[in-house]
Amino acid sequence: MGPTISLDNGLTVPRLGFGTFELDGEDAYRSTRTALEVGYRHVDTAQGYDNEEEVGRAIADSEVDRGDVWLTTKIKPSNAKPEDVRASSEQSLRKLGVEQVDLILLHWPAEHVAPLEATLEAMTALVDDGLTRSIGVSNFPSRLLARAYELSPGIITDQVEHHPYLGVDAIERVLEEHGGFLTAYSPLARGNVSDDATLTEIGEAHGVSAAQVTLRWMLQKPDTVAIPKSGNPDRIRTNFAVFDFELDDDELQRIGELERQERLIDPEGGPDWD
Ligand SMILES: NC(=O)C1=CN([C@@H]2O[C@H](COP(=O)(O)OP(=O)(O)OC[C@H]3O[C@@H](n4cnc5c(N)ncnc54)[C@H](OP(=O)(O)O)[C@@H]3O)[C@@H](O)[C@H]2O)C=CC1
Ligand SMILES: O=C(O)C(=O)[C@@H](O)[C@H](O)C(=O)CO
Repeated sequence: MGPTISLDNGLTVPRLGFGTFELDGEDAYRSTRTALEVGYRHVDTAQGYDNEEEVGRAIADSEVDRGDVWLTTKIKPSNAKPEDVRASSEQSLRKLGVEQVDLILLHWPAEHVAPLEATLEAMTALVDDGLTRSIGVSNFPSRLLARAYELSPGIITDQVEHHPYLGVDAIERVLEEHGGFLTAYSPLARGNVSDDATLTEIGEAHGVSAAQVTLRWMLQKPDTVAIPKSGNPDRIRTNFAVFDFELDDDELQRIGELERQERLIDPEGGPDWD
């Protein structure tokens, strides 16, 4: 399972999860099975990934108990109206073949679809009714996250893009203030970290890859979860092999200096970032 975050509400979240965006059909099934075999105990999917059935089947067919896997899905922005929050979450559970997930996120801000207050209220009811153990948001800039916390103190995380080239300090501050944690998506900058001379050089000193250095750096940050994706069995395995080396202060500083506010995921009509 690797390191975890223990929350005040009693939940324990594995800090290295498996991302499944762009894993379709049998690829999603096979890759999720591999991830569970090599030790991941946290899987991230979404209504929009169209792979909930395969991810759920992979968990059910694996040797791992459902109760030992942290399972996250995300509500599509188009399902942000209260009645759609409920209906689409029920559909997600059916597709995943589970009675409850661990975390449901609102995938993107969706105030063009429904007021934030109404969406969050409907999501909180999902916890009250046992469909999910917790709720959170995704792609919320710091000011919107602060407003979301005013409306719904039960939020446990904001899942946002974060890697060595993109810092998210303002979001981290809001999360810290409210006892939440950051979930870093695209932690490998969609594979770009592999071409990085600094990360490669640091990796050589430890006998690991630039991707492993990046994931180790994430784990040495406070209260950060990372969810790298791979469809390649070797990379699925090596991305999880990051618990038996440690970066020193000088290496951490060199990685910190790579920050250049480079955002890879910025769809048209997306949020105004910090
Ligand atoms: N909430 C949101 O809006 C978003 C959430 N996410 C979540 O975060 C997850 C991860 O983000 P994602 O955008 O997929 O990007 P990642 O940073 O995880 O990178 C994935 C890419 O890197 C490649 N890769 C994986 N491991 C290695 C390695 N060791 N060396 C070199 N290349 C590697 C993969 O290729 P290959 O498969 O061939 O290994 C793939 O092309 C998603 O799968 C999804 O679950 C992502 C984007 C937005
Ligand atoms: O992976 C996700 O969760 C996303 O939201 C992506 O679809 C993201 O929006 C993207 O890749 C846009 O190009």
